Amino acid sequence: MSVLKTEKVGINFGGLKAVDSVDLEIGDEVLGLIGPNGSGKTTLLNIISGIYRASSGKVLLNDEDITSLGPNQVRSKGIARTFQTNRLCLNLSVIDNMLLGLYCQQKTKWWQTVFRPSVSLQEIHEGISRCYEVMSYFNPGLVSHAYELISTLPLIDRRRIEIARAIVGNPDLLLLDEPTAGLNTEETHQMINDIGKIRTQGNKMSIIIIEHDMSVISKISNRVVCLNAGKKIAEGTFSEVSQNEKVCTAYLGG
Ligand SMILES: Nc1ncnc2c1ncn2[C@@H]1O[C@H](COP(=O)(O)OP(=O)(O)OP(=O)(O)O)[C@@H](O)[C@H]1O
Repeated sequence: MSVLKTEKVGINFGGLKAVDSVDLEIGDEVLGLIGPNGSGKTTLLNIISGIYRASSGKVLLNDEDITSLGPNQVRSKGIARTFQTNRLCLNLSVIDNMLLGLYCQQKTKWWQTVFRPSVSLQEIHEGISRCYEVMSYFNPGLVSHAYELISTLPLIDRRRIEIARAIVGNPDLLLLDEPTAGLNTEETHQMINDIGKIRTQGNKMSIIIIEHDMSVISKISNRVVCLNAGKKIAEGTFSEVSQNEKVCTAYLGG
């Protein structure tokens, strides 16, 4: 059964069809989303995560139509994401940033926080335990930084924390937008290793990953979809897609 399906989904910005009638289906797997600059990859993730409303087509999560939901509602339904550029709160600690990942699932009402603080504290304690659980399998090195400010940490740890914050709420689908951007070769290797642990040691969430580094895509993805000028031009294993004529032309021009 598919976790996520897009049916002929599209969006226009003025005269530009940034995403043009894209059918996508993802099950229990890691899907690599590739394509040249400006091909519509991030825009497609923005539609799936409710940041942009599709001009046409549908987005279905576990067969439920989520096309018209906003980002918070989509997050509550079970889709979490990271962004190309850092969206962490730099002046908060690692733990505080990770707790934000549980915000959409918070059960305590505001009046309970005021009149029955023990209920609220209990939920915070459970949240902190969950953050430690995720850090421990995703990258145990993060545990020792739990109460440090994000602004004191190197780029690779900030990227790890963004991913850890996205998975702490145990989503059905995780969207990763260029998680290795700005990392050197050794750090990229470490990041591939960490991402690999999400499905082997954590919970079995489906993952869509956008990457320009084809070595990352080939190591992480079970299947690959290539976009060009907003359209899906190829789909298959990494080796099939990387040998596809339309894909080669899209990357090399012509
Ligand atoms: N809010 C917007 N308003 C107008 N045009 C937009 C908007 N968002 C994206 N675009 C345009 O849509 C097209 C697709 O952009 P998108 O960022 O999705 O590409 P991409 O494949 O993710 O590129 P990259 O690999 O460089 O990140 C581009 O031409 C971009 O300029």
